[in-house]
Amino acid sequence: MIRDLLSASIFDKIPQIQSFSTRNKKPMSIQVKDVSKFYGKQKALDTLSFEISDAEVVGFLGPNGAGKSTMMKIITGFLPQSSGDVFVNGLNIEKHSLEIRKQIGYLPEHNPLYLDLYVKEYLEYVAGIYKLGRNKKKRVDEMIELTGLGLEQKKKIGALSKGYRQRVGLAQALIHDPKVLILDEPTTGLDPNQLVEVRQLIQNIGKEKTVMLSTHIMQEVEAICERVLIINKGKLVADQAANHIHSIKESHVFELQFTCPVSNSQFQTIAGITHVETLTNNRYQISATNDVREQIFQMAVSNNLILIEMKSQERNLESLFHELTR
Ligand SMILES: Nc1ncnc2c1ncn2[C@@H]1O[C@H](COP(=O)(O)OP(=O)(O)OP(=O)(O)O)[C@@H](O)[C@H]1O
Repeated sequence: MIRDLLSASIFDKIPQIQSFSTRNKKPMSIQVKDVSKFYGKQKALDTLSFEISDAEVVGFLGPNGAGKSTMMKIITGFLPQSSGDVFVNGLNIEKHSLEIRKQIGYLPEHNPLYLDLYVKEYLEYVAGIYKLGRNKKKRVDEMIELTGLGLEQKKKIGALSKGYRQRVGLAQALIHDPKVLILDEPTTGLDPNQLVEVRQLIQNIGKEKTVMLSTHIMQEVEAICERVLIINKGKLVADQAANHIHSIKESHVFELQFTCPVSNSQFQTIAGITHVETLTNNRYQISATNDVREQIFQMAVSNNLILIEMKSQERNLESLFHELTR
């Protein structure tokens, strides 16, 4: 599974939050202040704080069990926090839970659809819950159109593919025209074609609405999000612009082995090197903005260093996250 690529071990090494904020004078859609959540004795969220402004599209990342779904359930009012405060469009979630539910569209990780209902019947049922009244039928038709469910609308939900069930989930999340959308792993299990279509759909939605989406897929973040929040063990460990992730992903990584130690100042003579990590046995992992292999050889020669191995490394999710959060 793609999600397992993000092993928890790499997150254990994460030192500190790197602050990034797109916050300007825009009003805040979501404010999370010092939120903790305990399941029995287990702490799932640990004094977590962040803010998401109006019409921002934010990726919510972290390894399995980091607390993403828990945080999303709290924001949507499905689960109470143990301590701390959550505000959605300025309203306190504890005091205005019903009002907030009208303003939020939520696609849970395990989308609880009624498999025996027909697509249209189900969406009309959801529209009824939101008391859409005379607008009900029109709104259902609009959602079917928006999510590309036209050909499937007369089928039972149980007969739909995973991708189309996700679309029904998105349609129910959007039917009451909420200002804020919380999407918990919206593209899990989709095939490559469905992935592209559902991402495109979320991107379009994000032009007008605040979207917070959890995912384990970096390409998704790049494709859809402006900003990324990363949590590990219930704590915020990074808050970055998505294009920062892209520039890291585009960088080059090499693993080198010399016969003796090389100092940081020797590496620093090479333009383009952004990070040097010392491994064991005179091995080094370096990150650079460009292909610096030739310069490394020249540096070794001019310093009388013997380079015995140089490997170009694939930029995988783990190294990317490591760099992002170091
Ligand atoms: N209802 C529950 N009862 C007890 N523990 C729970 C419950 N729900 C979640 N947890 C625990 O809280 C922690 C955070 O879980 P959560 O589902 O929020 O993580 P996640 O980041 O969404 O993980 P994943 O990426 O695997 O979906 C985990 O250790 C999980 O086992």
